[in-house]
Amino acid sequence: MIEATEKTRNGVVSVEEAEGLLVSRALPPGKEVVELSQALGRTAAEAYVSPFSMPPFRRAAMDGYAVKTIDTLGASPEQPVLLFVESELKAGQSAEGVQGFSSERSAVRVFTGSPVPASFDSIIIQERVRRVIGEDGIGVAQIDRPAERGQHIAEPGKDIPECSLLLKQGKRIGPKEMALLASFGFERVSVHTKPTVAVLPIGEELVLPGQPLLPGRIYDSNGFMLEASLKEMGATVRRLPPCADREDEIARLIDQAWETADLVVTTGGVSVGRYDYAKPAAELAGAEPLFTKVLMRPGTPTSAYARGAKTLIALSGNPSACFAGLELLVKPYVRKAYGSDSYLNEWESGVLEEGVSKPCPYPRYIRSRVRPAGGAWSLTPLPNDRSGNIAAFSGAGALAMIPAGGQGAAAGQSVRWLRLT
Ligand SMILES: Nc1nc2c(c(=O)[nH]1)N[C@H]1C(S)=C(S)[C@@H](COP(=O)(O)OP(=O)(O)OC[C@H]3O[C@@H](n4cnc5c(N)ncnc54)[C@H](O)[C@@H]3O)O[C@H]1N2
Ligand code: MOO
Repeated sequence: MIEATEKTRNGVVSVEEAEGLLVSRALPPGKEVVELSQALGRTAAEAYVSPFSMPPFRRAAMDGYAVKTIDTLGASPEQPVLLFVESELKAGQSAEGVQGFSSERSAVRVFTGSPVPASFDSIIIQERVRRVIGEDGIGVAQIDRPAERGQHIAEPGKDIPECSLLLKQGKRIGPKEMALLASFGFERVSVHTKPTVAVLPIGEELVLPGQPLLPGRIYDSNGFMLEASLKEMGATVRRLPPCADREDEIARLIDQAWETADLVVTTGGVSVGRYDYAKPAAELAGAEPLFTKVLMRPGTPTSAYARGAKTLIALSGNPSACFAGLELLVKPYVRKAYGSDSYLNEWESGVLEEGVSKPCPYPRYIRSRVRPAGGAWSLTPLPNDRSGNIAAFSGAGALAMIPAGGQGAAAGQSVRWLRLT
């Protein structure tokens, strides 16, 4: 199964090793064809190339008059040039078959988006043209200065030439990508299938919103956070109701969840207490450990198990540890399973604006504000960022990594950080 390194032999891995082990287990996604409007948030299952040039025809970029520059040479307020405006081309009309270009000094009334007939090589905006006679722009136009060749004309392919790469395979389709595909008339899009993930909160103390909060109970927040985050990524998520601390019941639920989901994410019950059953339940469900401890804080007890092609990630119940596990380990797996071309976490570097004084036996991941300052990223750790606390969730734009081995980090120290979306 997994290739044992010195560290993984006893189940202990670094965050990077855990990330690598998990993404290596994400199954290659399938393909399906969906209507363009349904493709939002999905991953392109094939590369898309422009089937024609954009714009597809010579197009006016301003409202005005299409002219031949040669006719306007020497035009000045003292010696204006008069052009016969015999035709009009609206946006949506075809330039073919437009009559009235026989005159030596002729112009065509055009509008933004109108086609421009081949014999005209410049547009003079209407604000610069005085109509001498005629209604609705048709008649004679007085030009007071020479036109510049090519001005306000978008040539075919000027924006996107034919056969240009529009989308790489694996690119997430957002509103900008939708615009690109729609511009070329793609009615249906081939996208990768969505991974299905089951979320199982574990803990006797957990109740759902709507249920009374009896003494000693708390509402399940991790289940909702995991569900929301994974749905936002595009996965199909089944959040199960909180499960009591019973090994056989947890094992049964994991086994059942694997019938429809390749990945099960549990939260809670993963530590060393008497009622922490996530790990033994995974083994009871027939799974083998991938790792049982990650060198990270919070979230040290985070574990992962495998049964055939099925994977279980057991996150800590402490909300901030659950959050760190989600960002650092669950998301890369889901991105890969979703067919994304960039699934590993992308770390940036920045400078701590304030120091952190917490012992760091392992790398510590702290929620921080991030802002650009003097050409670099500046990170301000949020106050009250303890493992069991949720206060620092809102407002955190980054997860900053304080390296292991010290008592924290000083203001001004450079650190790696991960953008939170
Ligand atoms: N003797 C030791 N105790 C603990 C150790 C240790 O090494 N030795 N490790 C600590 C660390 S580090 C962590 S992290 C936690 C991990 O505990 P679990 O993952 O087993 O989580 P629980 O005990 O089930 O819950 C912890 C905490 O979080 C609350 N919780 C649980 N689920 C949810 C949820 N779905 N929504 C909101 N809050 C939840 C739970 O009520 C607890 O307060 O263990 C330390 N202990
Ligand atoms: O490492 Mo525990 O993960 O929250 O403090």
